[in-house]
Amino acid sequence: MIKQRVSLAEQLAEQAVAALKWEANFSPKPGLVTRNSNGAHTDMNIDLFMRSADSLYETFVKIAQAAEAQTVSVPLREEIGAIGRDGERAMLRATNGINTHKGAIWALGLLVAASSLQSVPVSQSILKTAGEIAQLPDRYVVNHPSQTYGQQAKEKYQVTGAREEAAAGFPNVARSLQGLATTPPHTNAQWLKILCDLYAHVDDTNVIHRSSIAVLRAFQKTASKAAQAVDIAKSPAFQKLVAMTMRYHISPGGCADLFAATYFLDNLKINEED
Ligand SMILES: CC(C)(COP(=O)(O)OP(=O)(O)OC[C@H]1O[C@@H](n2cnc3c(N)ncnc32)[C@H](O[C@H]2O[C@H](COP(=O)(O)OP(=O)(O)OP(=O)(O)O)[C@@H](O)[C@H]2O)[C@@H]1O)[C@@H](O)C(=O)NCCC(=O)NCCS
Ligand SMILES: Nc1ncnc2[nH]cnc12
Repeated sequence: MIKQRVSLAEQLAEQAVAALKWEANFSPKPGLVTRNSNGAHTDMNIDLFMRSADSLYETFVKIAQAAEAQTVSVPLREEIGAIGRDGERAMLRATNGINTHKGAIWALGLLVAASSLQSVPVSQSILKTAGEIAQLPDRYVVNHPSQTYGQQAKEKYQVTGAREEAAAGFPNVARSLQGLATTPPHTNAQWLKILCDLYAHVDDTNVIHRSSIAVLRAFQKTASKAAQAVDIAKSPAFQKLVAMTMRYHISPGGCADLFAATYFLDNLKINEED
C-alpha cells in the first residue's frame, strides 16, 4: 500500500487541533469547560469545543501553508490575519455564534505560522518568531480602541491582553514550558500546577470583563497559593478558586488558550518524511 505523505502544514494543523481538544478535555479547570463540567458557562459544553476545534483545521493548514519557508514580513502578517479572521467566522458557524476559540485562533495561529516558517521544533525560537509576527501592523484590522472586551479592559486598567502577550513572545507560555522542564508525557498533577501558575500570572481580560480588576487580582493571588500546594486539587486554595468562578461567573479563557499553546509546543513533532 502506498503511504500518503503528510505535509508540514497538515502535521501542524493536526497538532494544533489536538492541543485545543486536549485543553478542553483537561479536568479540573475552575471556571472553564471540561469533559466533566461546563464551569461558569451556560452556553458552552465539551461537544461545542470539539466541534469548534475541528472547524479550525483548515484555518491552521492555510496559516501554515502561507508561512512555509517565508520570512517575517508585513504581507505575511496581513495574510495570516485575513486567514485568522476567516477562521473566526468558521468557528462561529460551527458553534452557532458562540465565541469558543477567538483567542486560541490568535495564539495558536501565530505559533503554527512560526513553526511552519522555521520548520524546526524548537520552542524558544518559535515563541520569538511568533512575537515578531504579532508585533507587525495589519492594515486590515478594524481598530476601534474600545471595540473588544480586551481593548476596553486594557484602556481602563493598562493590563497585558492577548495582543501584548503575543507581541512579547508569549512570556507566560515560555514560563509554563520551563515549569514542565522534563520531556513529555507529563502527569495531570504537573499540568494542573501549570494551569494554576497561568491563572496566577495572566491578566485575563475575560475575567476583567465579567467581573472587575479587583476580582482578577484576588483570583490571581488565590491561584498562586493553589499552585504551591502539595496536592493542588484537594487544597483549600483550589476549592476557593472554584467557588470564585461560580460566584463571579468568571471564565479564564485567555489562560485556557495559553495552556493549549503550551501543550502544542511541549508535544510538537515535525516529521520530514512520513
Ligand atoms: C488580537 C486579538 C486576540 C484580539 O484581541 P482583543 O484583546 O482586542 O480582543 P478580545 O475580543 O477581547 O479577545 C481576546 C481573546 O484572547 C483571549 N485572552 C484574554 N486575555 C488574554 C491574555 N491576557 N493573554 C492571552 N489571551 C487572552 C480570550 O480568548 C478566550 O476566551 C474566549 C471565550 O471567552 P468568554 O468570556 O467565554 O466569551 P465571550 O463571548 O468573549 O464573552 P461573554 O460575553 O460570554 O462574557 C475565547 O475566544 C477564548 O479563546 C479573549 O477573548 C485577535 O483576536 C485578532 O486581532 N484577531 C484578528 C485576526 C488575526 O490577526 N489573526 C492572526 C493570527 S491567526
Ligand atoms: N475550556 C474552555 N472553557 C471556556 N472558555 C475557553 N476558551 C478556550 N478554552 C476554553
